[in-house]
Amino acid sequence: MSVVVPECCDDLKRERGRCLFNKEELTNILDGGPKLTEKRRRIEKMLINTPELFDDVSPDYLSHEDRYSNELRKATQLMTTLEKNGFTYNDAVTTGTGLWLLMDGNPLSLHISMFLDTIKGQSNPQQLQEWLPLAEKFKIIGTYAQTELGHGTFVRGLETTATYDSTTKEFVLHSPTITATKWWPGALGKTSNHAVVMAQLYLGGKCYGPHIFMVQLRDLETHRTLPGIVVGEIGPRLGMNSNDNGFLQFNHHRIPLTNMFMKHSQVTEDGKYVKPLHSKLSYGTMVQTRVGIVYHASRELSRALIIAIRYSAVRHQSEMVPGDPEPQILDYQTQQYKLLPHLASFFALRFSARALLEVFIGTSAGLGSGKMNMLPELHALSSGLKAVATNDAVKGTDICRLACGGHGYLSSSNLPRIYTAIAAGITYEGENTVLFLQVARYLIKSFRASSQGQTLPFSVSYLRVQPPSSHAPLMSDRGLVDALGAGVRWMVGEAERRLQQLVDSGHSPHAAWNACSVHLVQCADAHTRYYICEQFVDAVSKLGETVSSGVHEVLRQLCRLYILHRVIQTAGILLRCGAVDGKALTSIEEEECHLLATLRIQAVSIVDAIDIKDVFLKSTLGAWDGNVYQRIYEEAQKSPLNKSDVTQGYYQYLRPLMKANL
Ligand SMILES: CCCCC/C=C\C/C=C\C/C=C\C/C=C\CCCC(=O)SCCNC(=O)CCNC(=O)[C@H](O)C(C)(C)COP(=O)(O)OP(=O)(O)OC[C@H]1O[C@@H](n2cnc3c(N)ncnc32)[C@H](O)[C@@H]1OP(=O)(O)O
Ligand SMILES: Cc1cc2nc3c(=O)[nH]c(=O)nc-3n(C[C@H](O)[C@H](O)[C@H](O)COP(=O)(O)OP(=O)(O)OC[C@H]3O[C@@H](n4cnc5c(N)ncnc54)[C@H](O)[C@@H]3O)c2cc1C
Repeated sequence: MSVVVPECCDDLKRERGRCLFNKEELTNILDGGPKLTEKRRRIEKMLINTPELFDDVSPDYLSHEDRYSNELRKATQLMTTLEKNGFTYNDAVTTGTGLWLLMDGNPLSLHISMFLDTIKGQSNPQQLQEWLPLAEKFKIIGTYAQTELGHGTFVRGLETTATYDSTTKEFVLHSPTITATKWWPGALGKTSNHAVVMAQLYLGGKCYGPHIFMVQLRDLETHRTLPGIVVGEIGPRLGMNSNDNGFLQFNHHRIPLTNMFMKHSQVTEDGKYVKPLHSKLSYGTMVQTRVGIVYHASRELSRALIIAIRYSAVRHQSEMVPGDPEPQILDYQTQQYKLLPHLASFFALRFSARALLEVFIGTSAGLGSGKMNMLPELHALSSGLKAVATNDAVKGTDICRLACGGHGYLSSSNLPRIYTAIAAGITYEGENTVLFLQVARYLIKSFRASSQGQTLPFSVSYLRVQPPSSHAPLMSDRGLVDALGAGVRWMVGEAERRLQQLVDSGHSPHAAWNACSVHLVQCADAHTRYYICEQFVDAVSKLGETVSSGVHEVLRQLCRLYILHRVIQTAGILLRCGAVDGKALTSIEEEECHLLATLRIQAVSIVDAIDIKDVFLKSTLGAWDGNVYQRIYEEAQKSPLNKSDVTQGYYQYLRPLMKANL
């Protein structure tokens, strides 16, 4: 399939004619440099030239089973195409391209992410040597099986047991209750023949907590389930129904001692336990995936924004001035207010994802040499950013759908599928409220440590009792970010005060925590957003030295919008702590409206620069040419109901009803 860039409609031509910046330069910034843009485009070209990767029929028209098979067909084709052309699976993930072809629930996604990452991050050298080549070459196919019917969040509460039998040097895996059934893991139902399984380790009758085990589930020749194992698919879900999310039960199933992942903790042949350097090292795959999800959420949000912003430039509705031609709906301030702050969010998340990745790489390098001290900060940052990124992507994607009116509700807009896929991100890999509470725990600990004069890690250093000696004027970007920081400091101080007050009046610390948890979640959210603002301002000011003035101006405007919007959202707190006054807020609101109108002028060009091709957008509303109505009409013709003029349903039900004497 070759891509011919079509002529675009007059509306979009006019929009593009107003572009005052170098789009390619902005594309390079978003990709992380010109080399990465070039690499992404090479991958895209290769994928576009592989027709087997594209659907002939929308998954919506397929049966549950055909939908799964079709996605599996494309997933396997994707992997072989990448391999043959010298790319890795990771290349397709990090560029988003592979995901976009398969975001109806790619049944190999857990294999190439959490299964491989667990092998890489949790194996001892022998295990790595044995399992990695097999998994990389798809000789074994696996998933990450942790969540159970009874417990997802509370990992310490998992019920699956792995009991060591020193006489045979084996672990006996068992699901003692119905609630111990593994439930949810992607690709567990029918695709995987292996799984990394989280189970409670028992040695000599004593429980040592959750540990990870490599478990073969199916025969490698026949693909039949092995004895002692029950496995199946869990049925339809809100979205991603081409995946085979599964269930799994063990009935005293035996695996060799060497199948416990032993990089961090070990069990000796005679059943002795060797402790890890940090008790949460076995949660490493989850942390790594949270980092990936921040990127993933920003990418999905960007697809929705491209669709909604292009559509808003093509769609004309009503009269702004009586008797005048119908304006583009993007000219309505309310439409700009719906979309443009989310466009700013996308950029903010992209820069923050990059900063988080650096922290992840730094921390991982430290772990390699036994340094554990950065782990709590990485856990807090990755938890907070995963939660904010998915919350905002879900909200933003839905706003994009609403901003497209009725047509946004069409499957062919692709907005419903983007929404249902990313909506799961709020829940999977740590439910967002729960992750925020982890961040809050870190904030309160840090606040208390700082009150005792201890130095704080970089991401929370602004919490120290003495305000930072920033002299930036309030209305500058830095000044407003400092005001937001003062707001968080006040909120955390207030949370700490309330916790202490409850404890002083006789509540247990745990009861006090629960009684303050609504406020604590707000603290965590505000802290993470403060961090995002900081990263955005830093990134834009650093780029200022290297980019052309047109691109710098656009980035500056987006950053400004993000900050102004955040200040308005936090107005109540900022007024209460005295960081801003009513007069400042009024001028911030006015400036936001002004900025919306400014950004509107180049909005289409900005989303063009995100550079996602039509074949990856998969949207009747968002295509490059803006030929919206023709595309919607053509898609409707593909409905199976349109194959015949009169359907079977007419003869079976409607006609008898019409003929009945009611
Ligand atoms: C082609 C696609 C591939 C793409 C991959 C890349 C990106 C993804 C992209 C797309 C996704 C597409 C497809 C994939 C689809 C789905 C994947 C989803 C897979 C899953 O969905 S897979 C299951 C995940 N399931 C969870 O996510 C469980 C959540 N639940 C927990 O994670 C914990 O259970 C928690 C956090 C609730 C703790 O609960 P807790 O507090 O009761 O625990 P505990 O008492 O043990 O903690 C005592 C001390 O440890 C600290 N601590 C805890 N965790 C730490 C850590 N990780 N590192 C360092 N410290 C940590 C605490 O902060 C505390 O610290 P302190 O005492 O100092 O305050
Ligand atoms: C599409 C999808 C794919 C998934 N893929 C996988 C996979 O591949 N492998 C895997 O192992 N799992 C997977 N999961 C499971 C997922 O990780 C869990 O659903 C998730 O961790 C949440 O756990 P839970 O379902 O037990 O929710 P619960 O913890 O029961 O949450 C229910 C409610 O209780 C609240 N709550 C729970 N604990 C607390 C607390 N301590 N404080 C305050 N509130 C609390 C939550 O905020 C939430 O509102 C997947 C889930 C989905 C939806």
